[in-house]
Amino acid sequence: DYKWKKHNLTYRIENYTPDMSVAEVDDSIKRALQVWADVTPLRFTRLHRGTADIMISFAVGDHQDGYPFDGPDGFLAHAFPPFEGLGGDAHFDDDETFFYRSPEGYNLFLVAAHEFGHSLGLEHSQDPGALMFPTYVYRDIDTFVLPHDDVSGIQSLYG
Ligand SMILES: CC(C)C[C@H](C(=O)NO)C(=O)N[C@@H](CC(=O)O)C(=O)NCc1ccccc1
Ligand SMILES: [Zn+2]
Repeated sequence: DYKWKKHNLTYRIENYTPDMSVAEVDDSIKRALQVWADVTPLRFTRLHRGTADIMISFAVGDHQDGYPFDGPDGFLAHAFPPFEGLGGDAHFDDDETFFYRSPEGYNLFLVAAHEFGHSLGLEHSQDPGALMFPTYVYRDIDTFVLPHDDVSGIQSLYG
């Protein structure tokens, strides 16, 4: 199991998408991390410079990590499991259009919450209701509650 050996983790938002305001991106990321903090002893602190455990960036096409993005649709984002260096980092495909609250397109909060599941060590789930199910499904973010399959998955790592 790849998992973090510490509970206090740092994150840094390295750049922004033109699709949303800075405040909307910051809030989406903060809330996506809080989804996991709510059910584990994990705590997330934001850094504005230097190297954080979870480095968050928007990129298009080949962005030098060996996993190039693929233009609109298809892959939306990827994140690396907890290991040194690239581990934990989450990259979002900026050839997608990300939204803050609208049900169309891809909701950044939902995509980020899924990616941070990977950043913390979770693989994909076969449960179609799980956040860690491989394909994106829109859910009302105002009433979003982490599905049980994801809660048991993360608590088996960090319970
Ligand atoms: C093999 C990986 C790199 C595919 C990649 C992914 O799972 N990233 O976490 C991804 O972008 N998957 C697409 C689906 C696909 O490519 O078929 C996706 O929607 N991922 C984001 C997602 C998935 C479920 C819930 C929320 C967000
Ligand atoms: Zn995934």
